Formats: sequence, structure tokens, C-alpha cells
Amino acid sequence: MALSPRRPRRRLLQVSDPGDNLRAADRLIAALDVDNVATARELIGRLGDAVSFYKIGMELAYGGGLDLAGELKDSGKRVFLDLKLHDIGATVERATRQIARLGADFLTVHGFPQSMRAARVGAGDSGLRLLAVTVLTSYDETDLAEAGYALGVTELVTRRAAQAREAGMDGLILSPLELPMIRALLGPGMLLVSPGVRPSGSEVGDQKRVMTPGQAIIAGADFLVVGRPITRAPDPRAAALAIAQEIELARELCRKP
Ligand SMILES: O=c1ccn([C@@H]2O[C@H](COP(=O)(O)O)[C@@H](O)[C@H]2O)c(=O)[nH]1
Repeated sequence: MALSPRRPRRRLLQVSDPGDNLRAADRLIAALDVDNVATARELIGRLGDAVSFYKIGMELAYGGGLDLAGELKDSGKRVFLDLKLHDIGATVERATRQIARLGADFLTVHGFPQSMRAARVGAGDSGLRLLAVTVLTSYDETDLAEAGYALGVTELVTRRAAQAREAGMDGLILSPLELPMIRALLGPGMLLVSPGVRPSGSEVGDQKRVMTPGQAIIAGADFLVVGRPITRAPDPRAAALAIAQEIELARELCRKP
């Protein structure tokens, strides 16, 4: 895909009805976890129309990748900036205001009430959707205890989900394992976005709370974030298409007669 030069056009994702109006492939968010823009562009070119939604995380953002957000938007793709904001309230508010100008669709904020409230103020009515990171999918009970938390994973995800709703977040980042519980708790209004997704047989790596794409969709995910199983596949496009097909089959299984 040839990326056009950056223009101040803004096209926000319409996700008010995440349940029905998206194609299966639109529910796949490919994580561009590479260290430079040239490699990201090459990957985007290889993926072509197999991927419509990209995540730019810290690695690429610190490698000059933020400008890519506007370019991707201008070429009709959707963009998730996974910057996981967490700082004093004033800084989070001002940073969110700046980020909103980039025209991305989603932004992550760590699920601490002060940070979430500040991000809400900073995003204003820009249309940027704010997602609260509940408990990182590379964490298990031992990791939480090591970090000084008395709560277990389930309790902390539940607590942060409720606080995120209270703070006006648009959605949550959570592992597929917590999806049914959190969907039941929050109802249909919040976007539920799950990393920690591994096609059957692929390497889990540092992820600790994982499911397959099909299982995650059946468990209630609106969007799946997948990085290495696509970016490190010998044929990234084929890997993305296979995941999209699994999403479609799972959505068919969920569909009521
Ligand atoms: O809890 C979280 C929050 C964010 N991530 C991000 O998602 C991708 C997952 O990549 P994989 O290669 O599929 O493991 C990565 O960019 C993380 O920073 C997450 O994994 N868990």
C-alpha cells in the first residue's frame, strides 16, 4: 500500500454498534511492533487489504512512528495508539489533548482513576476513544503480588473495569479470559479489546492469559489485538487472513437464529 503524505483529514471509526456492522477482518487489530517506520511501511504493504486496523505501540512510536498514524488514517485505515498513558493528572490531560490532534481512533490509558479522569478531560469531544488497560496480559497472580497488589487478576480487572466506566472510558483492554465476566458486569456499552490472542499452535511468548482468536470472539471481544503471530509469520498476509477467517467463523457460531 502506498501511503499518502500526511493531511489534516480526520476520519474516526464508527463503533457505536460494535456488535453487528463490522466485517470480521475489521475486528482484527494488527500490532505494528517493529522498531522503525520503513519496516512498518513494508509490513503494511504486504498485509494490504487483509488488515484495516493498525496498532502503533511504544516501540514504533519511539522510533518515529507517530506520523504514520495520520498517513494510515488518510489511506483509509484505522489507528489505535497504544501509548498506555499514566502520569500526574495534568500531564495525562495535556498529552491526551495533543494525541487527539493526530486523529487516531483508539488510545490506551493505564486503568488508574486519576489518569483515566484526566484523559477523559483531555480527549474532550475529539471522538478519540479511550481504552483503559485493566491488567496487562503478560501478568498473572505472581506478577501482581510481586508488584505489591493484594488483589488477584480477576478482582483487579473487575475493579478497574468498574472504575473505567465511572471515569467515562469508552472501553477496556483485558485478556480474553476475563471477557465473559466483564461483559456480564458492564453490558453492551463498553468496547472490549483483547490482546493475549494466539492462533492454535503458535508461540505464546511472554503472554500469560491467552485464548485463540475464535475463543476470544465467542467469549465476547469486540476487537482482537494480534502482533507477533502476524508480524513474525513467514507470510504475514496469510496469517492475518487466517485469523480474520477464524473471527468470521466464531461470529457465525455466536449469531442467534
Ligand atoms: O495487556 C496488554 C496490553 C497491550 N498489549 C499489546 O498488544 C500487543 C500484543 O502483541 P503480541 O505479539 O500478539 O503478543 C503488543 O503490542 C502489546 O504491547 C498486550 O499484549 N497486553
